[in-house]
Amino acid sequence: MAPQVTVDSINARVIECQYAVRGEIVILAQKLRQEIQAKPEAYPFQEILYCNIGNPQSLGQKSITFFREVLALCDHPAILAKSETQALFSADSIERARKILDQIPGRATGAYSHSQGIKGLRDTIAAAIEARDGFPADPNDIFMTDGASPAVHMMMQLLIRSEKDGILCPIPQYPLYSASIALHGGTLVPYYLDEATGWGLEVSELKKQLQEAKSNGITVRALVVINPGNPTGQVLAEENQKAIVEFCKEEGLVLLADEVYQENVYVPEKKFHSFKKVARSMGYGEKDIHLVSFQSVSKGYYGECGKRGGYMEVTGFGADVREHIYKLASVNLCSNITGQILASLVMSPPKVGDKSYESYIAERDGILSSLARRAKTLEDAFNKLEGITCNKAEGAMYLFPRINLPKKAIKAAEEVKTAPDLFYCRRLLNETGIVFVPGSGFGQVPGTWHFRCTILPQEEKIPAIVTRLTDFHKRFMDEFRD
Ligand SMILES: Cc1ncc(COP(=O)(O)O)c(CN[C@@H]2CONC2=O)c1O
Repeated sequence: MAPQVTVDSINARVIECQYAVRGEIVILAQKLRQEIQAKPEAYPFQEILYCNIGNPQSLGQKSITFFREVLALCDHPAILAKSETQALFSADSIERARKILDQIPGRATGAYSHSQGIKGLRDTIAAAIEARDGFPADPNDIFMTDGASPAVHMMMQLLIRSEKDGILCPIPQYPLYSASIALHGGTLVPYYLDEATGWGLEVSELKKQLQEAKSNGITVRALVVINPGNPTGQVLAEENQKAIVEFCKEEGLVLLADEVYQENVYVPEKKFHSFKKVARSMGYGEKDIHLVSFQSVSKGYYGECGKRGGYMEVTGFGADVREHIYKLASVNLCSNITGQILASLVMSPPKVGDKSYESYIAERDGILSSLARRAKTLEDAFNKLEGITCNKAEGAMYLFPRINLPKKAIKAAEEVKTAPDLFYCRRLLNETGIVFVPGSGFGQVPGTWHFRCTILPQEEKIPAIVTRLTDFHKRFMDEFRD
């Protein structure tokens, strides 16, 4: 029999799905890295500078000591019985590990847990949400997942019945959303963030897109908001959030609040407010709005992407719907226990007076202040380049500069059947080793071109990135200037 599985015979939705963060430009970078290793003398640079993915620890960021001590002790409880442990681990790490192990059936991190996650850890997370927001949180509303990604997939799986169901998504958006909507056979209904107002989210734009979708026979089920924004880095003003909550309530839309960057706010004039807090402060409770809030251990100051931890807080759904969400979670049995423990730790870190508090705060603030400096340095560098404008990164981990490409460059891109921003990023990669993701991978106003750069390379590497980029950009513009 000839091979039966061909591209023509696999699920068309898989073919339609795109995920640029690890797409073409990154695959090229990996090939280039191998070529450099094989023939270093053939290249003007020896190192690929990955600025494509929000993966802090792959670029040298250290993990948080207290979190790792607790994880180590939980994963190998025999250490707790050893006399030397007292000298190697802080007293509060030992105490926290013992408390967590007592919450795990069989005190075994190798066992399956409840499909929503270990109850005691959900108690901790719910208490932390209450302390953060000042409003009650129910541990039974928490579904712990292997990062925020599977939680997003679960909600898309629940809400999308056919291509007639639409999900309102920001443009530019983090392509998990467009990919998940495609995989589940739904329709992405775009709403454009306004670059001129620092990526503002106007409710008038939401209403316009909702009406247009309805006129095309699309039933819009939910609204995705990413706050702080990826790739755009804006932090929503509380008044804006109130208008968004009102819109979702009025239109009966599920509010999918992606808050994985809630700890990443760099500007003093902005503060993170959860959509749960905003909705409750407006007097809207369980019966008024469907709200799902996503959190992850991959971002913040912890950057524990590889540990795959996170949760969604699911509120406002009836018990009958909740049963089906639980059933979806149970199909995957449970999320990994390390990720669950870590999710409870990032939501409930050392407090004032705890033995580890001083060292924890020093690590946390050291990372966040460095991220803020890197964001500013790169933003300033981009704004000095000919034809490039870059909004401030108020939060998150990215900058998303706009590049006004000369017509000659756009023509050259068309001649090689490449999107102009990918053309620029490919030339940048081949000439400098710097990996940006083209704006096409996130969506942008037609006719505008952007690229996304993370603020994650360690501070000592930033000057080299700025120098290589600046020199390249000048050569590129000299070659293609109209
Ligand atoms: C807005 C947003 N939501 C969810 C996720 C998924 O996170 P986890 O599944 O790891 O919890 C990411 C990851 N950020 C991607 C990954 O790195 N760069 C990005 O843009 C994200 O940026």
